[in-house]
Amino acid sequence: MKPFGTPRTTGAVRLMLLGSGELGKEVAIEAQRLAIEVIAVDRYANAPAMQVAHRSHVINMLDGVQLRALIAQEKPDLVVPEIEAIHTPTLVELEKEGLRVIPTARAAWLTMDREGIRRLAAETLGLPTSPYRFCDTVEEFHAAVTALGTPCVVKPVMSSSGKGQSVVKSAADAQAAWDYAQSGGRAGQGRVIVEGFIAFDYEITLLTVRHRDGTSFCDPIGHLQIDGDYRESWQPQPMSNVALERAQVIARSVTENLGGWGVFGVELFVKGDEVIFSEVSPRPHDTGLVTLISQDLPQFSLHARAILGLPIPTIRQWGPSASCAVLTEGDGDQPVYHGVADALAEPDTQVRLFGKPEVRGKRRMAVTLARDVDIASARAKARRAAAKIRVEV
Ligand SMILES: Nc1ncnc2c1ncn2[C@@H]1O[C@H](COP(=O)(O)OP(=O)(O)OP(=O)(O)O)[C@@H](O)[C@H]1O
Ligand SMILES: NCC(=O)N[C@@H]1O[C@H](COP(=O)([O-])[O-])[C@@H](O)[C@H]1O
Ligand SMILES: [Mg+2]
Repeated sequence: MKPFGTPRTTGAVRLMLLGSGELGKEVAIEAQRLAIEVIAVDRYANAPAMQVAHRSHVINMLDGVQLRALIAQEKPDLVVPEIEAIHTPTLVELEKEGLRVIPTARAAWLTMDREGIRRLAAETLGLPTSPYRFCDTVEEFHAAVTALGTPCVVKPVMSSSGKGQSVVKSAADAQAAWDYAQSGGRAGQGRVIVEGFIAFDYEITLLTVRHRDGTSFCDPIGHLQIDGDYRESWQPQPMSNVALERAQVIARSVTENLGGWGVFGVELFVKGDEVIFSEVSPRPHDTGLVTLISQDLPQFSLHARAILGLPIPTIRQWGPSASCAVLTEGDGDQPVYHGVADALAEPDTQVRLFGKPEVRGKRRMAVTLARDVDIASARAKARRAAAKIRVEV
């Protein structure tokens, strides 16, 4: 990496975020602290990371022509994908022409589509996963539900935060799950994955950092998901030594294959000592928001350090910590946050208000963070704080 220049001068190190939500906002803040010039891109104006960037652009990132034109115009030193819904084949081409994509264009390409990463993990790397089938038509879909049995989980191949995802509890739910997957994905209609349901004891995100000096693991993060979307996370999740070791072996295997530098959120299901790979984000993870209070170097600082080729000699965990997502539902612009003072009344509590400019339906708008003597108390404190915040739309 060239020496860090001054933003808005020719010597600046320029970082382009593709996706500018709450996770990108924290990455942008970390980059700003290192005098990196930050260019935030998303499909809508005034996205969270745009509010803390040097410049921003609104484009359709699923359009390869628009994406190529913007990268040619801005000439970033680093392109940092923040969401899945990007025209990643264009990133693969541009990487061949010398562009640096974080962690690699292939990682962004394989993980934008559930099929790419699932086939790599299960078929190439031989990692344990749920049984699965991919389907393009409603006939294939009904055959897959019959073959895998119920309950099973249906997801558009291109979606995140549970969009378009549902659990088929009995054959009677199948048609509704298909219809929801067709309307709820981030990139319109199309292919779905049907997965056998894993009755896990708990699930974790193992934040794995690939950096210039090797691979580091954060303490495991436990989390609670509702409708496929994260609601609470906590760290450290207690695990047996055997399960933790297996989790690290799986995380190392998949991140080594994807390559490059940066933070990866490796999602795993745990049942006894058995560990099952679910998916991986080649970027900071929503459940990793807890690290804003639980670690000296939160996942966002780790990502910034790793991608800029800086050392990560140690990661300190501060003890039982939790996060709780603040969701709102409605239809409106200029959301207003009430109750923030009440939310911060207890010691060892923090909030992040994302500043998203509009709400259409359900949207995550903020997160509360808490530390306490044990995980149960930290979770309860984060939930109490979240309950104090009301987002008016
Ligand atoms: N096969 C499965 N068996 C049991 N639970 C599952 C299965 N697949 C998904 N889930 C549950 O749904 C959650 C969301 O699934 P997944 O991570 O695949 O969706 P996503 O849309 O990619 O979410 P995100 O973008 O937030 O990671 C999981 O964390 C888990 O709680
Ligand atoms: N599970 C992935 C995830 O949490 N991604 C985060 O949510 C944003 C989209 O939010 P939006 O849907 O409210 O625009 C993304 O930009 C990213 O920060
Ligand atoms: Mg997930």
